[in-house]
Amino acid sequence: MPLTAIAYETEARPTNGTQIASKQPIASLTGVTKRYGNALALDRLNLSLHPGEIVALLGPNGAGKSTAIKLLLGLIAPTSGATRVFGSDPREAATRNRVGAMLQISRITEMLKVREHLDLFRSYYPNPLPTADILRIAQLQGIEDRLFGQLSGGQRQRVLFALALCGNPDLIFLDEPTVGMDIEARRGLWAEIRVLAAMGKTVLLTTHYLEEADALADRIIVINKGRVICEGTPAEIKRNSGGRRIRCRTSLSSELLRALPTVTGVEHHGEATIVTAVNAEEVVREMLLRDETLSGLEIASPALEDAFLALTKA
Ligand SMILES: Nc1ncnc2c1ncn2[C@@H]1O[C@H](COP(=O)(O)OP(=O)(O)OP(=O)(O)O)[C@@H](O)[C@H]1O
Repeated sequence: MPLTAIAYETEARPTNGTQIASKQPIASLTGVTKRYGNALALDRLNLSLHPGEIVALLGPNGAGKSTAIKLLLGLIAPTSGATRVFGSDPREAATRNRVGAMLQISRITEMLKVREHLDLFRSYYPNPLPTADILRIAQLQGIEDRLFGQLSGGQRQRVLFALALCGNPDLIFLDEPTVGMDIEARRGLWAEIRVLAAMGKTVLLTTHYLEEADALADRIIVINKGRVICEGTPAEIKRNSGGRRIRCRTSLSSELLRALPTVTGVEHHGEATIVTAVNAEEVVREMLLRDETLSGLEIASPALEDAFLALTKA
């Protein structure tokens, strides 16, 4: 069966965070180590996915993201540790019928029309999603009778996305789904992924676009060198990675600013001083008490990109 032809029948589920937290995971890696020869790809990794959530797996090149997805798809076996999907081994046929995947390595023939590809993939499953629904969710109306080989890069990505939905899966893996797409096409696919979540499906996506994780994910798992280094909502990840930035003009010395509670960094850019602090409000209060001339005050949350770089630079 092609890699993308893995899927399942669904029922609506809540996406509320509290309800997610109280549910049993539907997929998990527990203490999983994966070695390729001497290369350690995953190092005692723990990861779990709960019903109805969109989870983004972030990490630099070689962090182990694709390896984690391949393990959850049952395409490779762990060196040690446990992999469970819907309570079973991911290689079992019944489990594979409940999962859909869009992988970087997906290849399909250029000589079939979009509709023919969908018909073929739908035929692999006992309860496929109706073709009209797939065309609507993946925004393929109008190009369903074109040959795959005649489509643009962005349209091809949407067809591969559509193929992952054919079996009406409850759990969907998207490995770099928007790679190579321009920002408008990327935003289009984000909207389509949100439709899936609204239908109650669980989505695990890997991405290098931090904006994508920020825009889409209920939860982000950052991995580096095969280990989870941080996990939380996009807001939590930004908050926990060194705090917010205070930009102002001040006569206070760097030494004094560094000594204020929760300050994690002080930089100077021309006339501006940038103070990074976990508790920005407290630091601003202290600064105003000490410097009557303080002006040009701005407080900003760090971009996810800053948080990511801070977390993975070690
Ligand atoms: N088939 C393989 N044989 C040998 N080493 C491998 C194999 N697949 C992956 N690796 C190694 O395992 C580590 C994790 O690779 P993996 O592809 O899971 O990372 P990734 O986070 O998906 O990276 P990228 O963002 O570049 O796609 C890397 O060091 C990689 O070189």
